[in-house]
Amino acid sequence: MITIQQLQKSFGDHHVLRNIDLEIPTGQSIGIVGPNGSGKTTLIKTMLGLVKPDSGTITINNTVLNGNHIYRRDIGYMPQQARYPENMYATELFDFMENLRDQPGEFRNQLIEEFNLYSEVEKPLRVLSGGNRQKVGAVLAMMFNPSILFLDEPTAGLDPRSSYIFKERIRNEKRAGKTILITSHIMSELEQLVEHVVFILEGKIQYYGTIGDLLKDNRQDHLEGAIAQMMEGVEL
Ligand SMILES: Nc1ncnc2c1ncn2[C@@H]1O[C@H](COP(=O)(O)OP(=O)(O)OP(=O)(O)O)[C@@H](O)[C@H]1O
Repeated sequence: MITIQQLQKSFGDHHVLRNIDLEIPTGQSIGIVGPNGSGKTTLIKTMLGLVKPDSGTITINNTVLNGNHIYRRDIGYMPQQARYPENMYATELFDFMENLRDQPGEFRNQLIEEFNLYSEVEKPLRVLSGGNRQKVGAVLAMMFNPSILFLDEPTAGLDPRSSYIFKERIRNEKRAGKTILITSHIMSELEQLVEHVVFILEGKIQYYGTIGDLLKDNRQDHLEGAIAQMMEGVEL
């Protein structure tokens, strides 16, 4: 269970998150949607302890976030744009993470096989294509079998086959009971992956509920139309 209460965050005089209250039950998969700059990544980063909120509390699996990062062992995070030690090979990076955690990545080889990354992991990270860098990020996020996944625009830059494989993987993680948060601007993709959405506009949660209810409320057949309508505040 993830519980967020009265979360506030400003960067200078830019109030990015405003009184965010959110309760995400264990095993729920949620799409976080909203316009560019609405605070989606900032919200994820506060849950990871990478951005310090100005006020409010976050509780993840009964741990109140207070600067101790041990709870993060159970979270797999795939950032929008991963920054790596560029001269390292991916395989060295995976070894490094295993040594740091003193834990073998139980899904490491399976993920490398699924993403067909065998030859790529033997190259320095700086020479990898954008899509292959994404796949390395996916391996890092999931290799330790965490119970929570934060995926920030995970399929951006993936070719159709890789994107399909990745979505299959996410569906498997869901079936395994993981709690999954995905930000994406591809609404059709979210329809395939999640039942619930959080819609953020100007740092406030405007909607949290099922996609089905959102479509009904907005008299739309697809998430894209419903979200576009909510962004505009007018019926399309
Ligand atoms: N470290 C920072 N310092 C200053 N401003 C920041 C910082 N991080 C984020 N912001 C600002 O906070 C706002 C929200 O950014 P955020 O990345 O959370 O948006 P987003 O909803 O994820 O956007 P996108 O859909 O474009 O990825 C933006 O205006 C951004 O410029």
